[in-house]
Amino acid sequence: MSGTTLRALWLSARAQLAALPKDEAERDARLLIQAAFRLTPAGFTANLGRIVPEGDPCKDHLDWMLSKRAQRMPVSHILREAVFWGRTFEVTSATLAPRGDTESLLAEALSVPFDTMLDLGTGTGCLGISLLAERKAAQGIATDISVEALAVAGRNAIRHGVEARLSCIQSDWLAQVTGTFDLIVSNPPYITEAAFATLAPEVREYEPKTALTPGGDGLEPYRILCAQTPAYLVPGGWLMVEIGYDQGPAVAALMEGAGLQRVTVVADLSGHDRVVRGQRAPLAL
Ligand SMILES: C[S@@+](CC[C@H](N)C(=O)[O-])C[C@H]1O[C@@H](n2cnc3c(N)ncnc32)[C@H](O)[C@@H]1O
Repeated sequence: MSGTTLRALWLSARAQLAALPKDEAERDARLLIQAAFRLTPAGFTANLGRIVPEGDPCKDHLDWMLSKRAQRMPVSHILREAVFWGRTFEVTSATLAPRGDTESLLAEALSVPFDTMLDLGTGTGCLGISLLAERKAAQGIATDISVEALAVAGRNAIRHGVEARLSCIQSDWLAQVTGTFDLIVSNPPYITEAAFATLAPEVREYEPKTALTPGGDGLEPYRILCAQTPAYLVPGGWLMVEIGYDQGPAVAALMEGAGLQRVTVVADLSGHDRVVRGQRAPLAL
């Protein structure tokens, strides 16, 4: 039987991705082989000597995935999934792939008590779903302007068993939202129009522009959220948003201007400003 080894396929895959930065080519070649042959990371190493027969459908699948990656499609869009806070979320061309950076916002949100939460601009639902998965008694609403993204969030809610506690509604920010919440989170589009043009092809060409940039100075969603969300917070409730590394002072000023208290800019693990949080004044006793 003719064939090749998995090790030879791996070397060939790295060569096919040679136009990518070297560390990305090595990482992604391995990830795609693991996905094509359904191997765990440990299984990958253990199977390097395995013979892959000519015509193996897993090899055909790998070839397809490598051709997409060589065209700069991100791995999350090829695999149609990405991991966020230890859970796997479906990703499509209608959604931003969940980012490790956004785990900083989730960590901040999990540091306050809440029974009700609102996730504005939910995308895959990674924030709202993770919040409800971590707080079994909580319930909430996830919104997006994109119905296609909401469909993905709905499927992810089922996948993670929170669908009975999460309502997914189409809304232009708060336009269709009613009620008050202990916690409001949002990772809105915040990249400036100028910076959008400089993004890597993986992001600029494959992820939805409406998920990445609101145009202009990138701050318009924060102006809307800071002006409107205080009326949707219970006394003592928190608004927490993800920001770009240089937007902390501007977003903090917007929160303070909207009357929120204890406004703080929080850095991520790399030391970059990543989250701004502010609290509606608690009821006076
Ligand atoms: C940066 S993505 C964040 C997605 C997800 N929350 C996450 O953290 O991965 C921004 C999301 O906001 C949504 N969005 C953009 N404009 C919106 C608007 N006017 N009203 C509601 N959602 C909006 C986009 O469709 C996108 O899903």
